Amino acid sequence: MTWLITGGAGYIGAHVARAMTASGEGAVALDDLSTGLSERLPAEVPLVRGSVTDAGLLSRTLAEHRVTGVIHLAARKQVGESVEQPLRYYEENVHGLACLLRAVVDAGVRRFVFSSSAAVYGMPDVDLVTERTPTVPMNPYGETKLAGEWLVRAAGRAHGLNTACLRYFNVAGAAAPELADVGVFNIVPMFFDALTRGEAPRIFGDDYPTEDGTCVRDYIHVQDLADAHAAAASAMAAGGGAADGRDLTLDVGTGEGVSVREMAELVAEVTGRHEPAPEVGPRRPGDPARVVASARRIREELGWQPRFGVREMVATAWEGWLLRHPEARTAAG
Ligand SMILES: O=c1ccn([C@@H]2O[C@H](COP(=O)(O)OP(=O)(O)O[C@H]3O[C@H](CO)[C@@H](O)[C@H](O)[C@H]3O)[C@@H](O)[C@H]2O)c(=O)[nH]1
Repeated sequence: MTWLITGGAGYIGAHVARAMTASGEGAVALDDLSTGLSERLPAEVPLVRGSVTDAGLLSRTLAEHRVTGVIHLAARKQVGESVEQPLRYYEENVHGLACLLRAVVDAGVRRFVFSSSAAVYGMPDVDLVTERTPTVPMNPYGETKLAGEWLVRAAGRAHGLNTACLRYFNVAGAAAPELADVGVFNIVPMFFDALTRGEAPRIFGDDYPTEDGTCVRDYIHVQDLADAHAAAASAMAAGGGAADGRDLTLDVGTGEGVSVREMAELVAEVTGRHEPAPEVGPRRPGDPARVVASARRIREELGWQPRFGVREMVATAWEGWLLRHPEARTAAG
């Protein structure tokens, strides 16, 4: 099979491209390089530069590369930005998806994997989230992911596509330093950034109803997440190619909750930088206290389980950080 990976030059997309080729599948990446980096792609994965809204480019790419399945990751993903620019988020994440699905249906491609997010759950009121937990997104980013799932499933039912919606929990780490996330939008790179500047990492609130008062998340190594895509793809292929509109909606997490304070301690240990100590500031608006997956269904459906723990996530992310921020090496002693 050959899989088209949209957003394939992105942080997660490039890991998915590697995981797909490692599992023996053919892959081609489509990326507009607005945030992606072409050098992240393995040599055997060709890059088509362009947008999922370019119908001509899509139909040529699907035909020329004899694409038999699509993994759609190309999207905007910053919660705060989505609040400020909702139109842009709906255009890129929902309209972009509709354009891609149109091309996929027209080309007769039968398998579609959609990159969704735990953001579809908003502020879940349960200890462990399952796929049956109510989906109540609380920002435009999460809304576009939920609307995207609806669109994917509806297109699947109407046009006989086999679909999978993978709801990613908090992604961290890197399979290799050069594949690390270059954005400073999430806790691990934000803590690295503070320490590199000699500033205290900020803990956004310690008055949550959790064990140590700080927010708890389910962190998943990007390599494990990428392997989950390969497992979903092979499960879809093993369906015998019977295009029956079947959908697999799965949470991709580990089932382990890690608090912000625990993460701060781990970052200090891994980087060797215990000073300045983290400082507790006010809550960040919109942060749920606890979002942890049960991760039971994905084990049952795909036989997939995470291989890496949170320490490996921080350690591999730090290797990637040092590659791009050599000054941090001295700062960390
Ligand atoms: O400097 C920092 C950065 C973060 N946090 C806290 O760390 C936790 C994790 O924050 P962050 O890494 O920003 O992730 P989330 O806000 O949980 O959101 C991520 O995970 C979601 C899925 O669970 C995705 O939908 C989002 O796109 C993705 O950014 C939160 O409690 C934050 O309040 C701090 O205390 N200090």
